[in-house]
Amino acid sequence: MTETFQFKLLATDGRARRGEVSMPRGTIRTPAFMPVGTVGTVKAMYLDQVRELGADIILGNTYHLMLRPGAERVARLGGLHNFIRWERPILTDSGGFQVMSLSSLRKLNEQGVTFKSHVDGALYHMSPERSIEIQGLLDSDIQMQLDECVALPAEPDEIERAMEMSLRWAERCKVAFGDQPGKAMFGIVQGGDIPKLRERSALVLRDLDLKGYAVGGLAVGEPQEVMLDMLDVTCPALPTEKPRYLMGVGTPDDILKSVAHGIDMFDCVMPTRSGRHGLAFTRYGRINLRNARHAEDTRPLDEQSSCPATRDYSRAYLHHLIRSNESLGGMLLSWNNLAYYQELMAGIRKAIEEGRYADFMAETQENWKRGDL
Ligand SMILES: Nc1nc2c(CCNCC3CCCCC3)c3[nH]c(NCCc4ccccc4)nc3cc2c(=O)[nH]1
Repeated sequence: MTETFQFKLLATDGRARRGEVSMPRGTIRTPAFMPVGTVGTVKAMYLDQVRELGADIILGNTYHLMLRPGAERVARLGGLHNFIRWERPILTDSGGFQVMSLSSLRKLNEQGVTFKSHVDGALYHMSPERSIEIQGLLDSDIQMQLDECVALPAEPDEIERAMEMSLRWAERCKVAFGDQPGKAMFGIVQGGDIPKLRERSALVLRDLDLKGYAVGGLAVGEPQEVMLDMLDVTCPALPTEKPRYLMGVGTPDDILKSVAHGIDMFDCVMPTRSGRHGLAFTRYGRINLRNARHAEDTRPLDEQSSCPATRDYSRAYLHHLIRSNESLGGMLLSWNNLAYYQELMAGIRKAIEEGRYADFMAETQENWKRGDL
């Protein structure tokens, strides 16, 4: 806990880093997985549970909250932490990525993005300055610049246009953010799957001397090895003494490999969203509880787990709940999946501390192959 935002590197193992982000609202142990608290709650989870599982920080949802209940209303109600009763750090995305994927996008130009709300069809304009203002009204601890993320594959000149505009928006967001001790604004590296654009984006953002850096424009349809190749180019161009956040990533395998490529922070809807659809992540790989073969399997997902959802409920019952579309099914599998992700992160952190990350990776991937027993 500190009055300012500080990142400390505690250990490294190859390019894997074990660190700690200290902020007034709490300390974040890295590598960290940040559960997504969509519209003020991690879907189907109580935030006390999310904390008990080991989460030091969660994501808020700028796009949803600005549409409903509205950023000014959240501010009048005392900010997002009071609203959702989470007193530790919250990271908010700038909203640009979700505008692209959720709303009937009207237009995107130098001034920002104009879109129709998917809630009530009203028109909104979000400039870099307004995005930072909204994240400030939410009292967010780590705020992301507004950026333009291009889905892959894409034309090189399209990727370059979006990357250069995102750099100009980074500068505007830095000015709008000003000096807020104890809070941070992260820049977002763009550049698609083009190494020289990635390098330029990282180097220009580095000169802005921001508190942390996200790697964006990935996990947008490219193969995993392209994503990892872009990390090979981007991470070395970023300052070692600042945290690196790979946006929207990912599966346990993505996370394991991205840590080895120098990433410190992750967020993904995967564990909660796929949990609601019946997919369980376990130490031995994925298990799709919708599958009929679980209908009479009395074993729990993993009897050695400390998580009640994983240890105490039979696969038969989970199968029944998911097939019956009972909300308890999604709750238990979201719980299991978040527990597994946090257990994986704890294992990653320990392995780096002990200088045995390569072995940890190999044995973890070996166990996943045992798969759906
Ligand atoms: N600014 C910005 N955000 C990005 C995001 C959103 C990160 N999660 C925000 C979070 C806020 C709260 C609500 C939820 C989202 C990404 N997500 C992905 N892939 C997801 C790939 C994926 C994985 C599993 C399921 C669906 C999609 N690539 C991303 C790239 C960018 C980017 O360049 N710029």
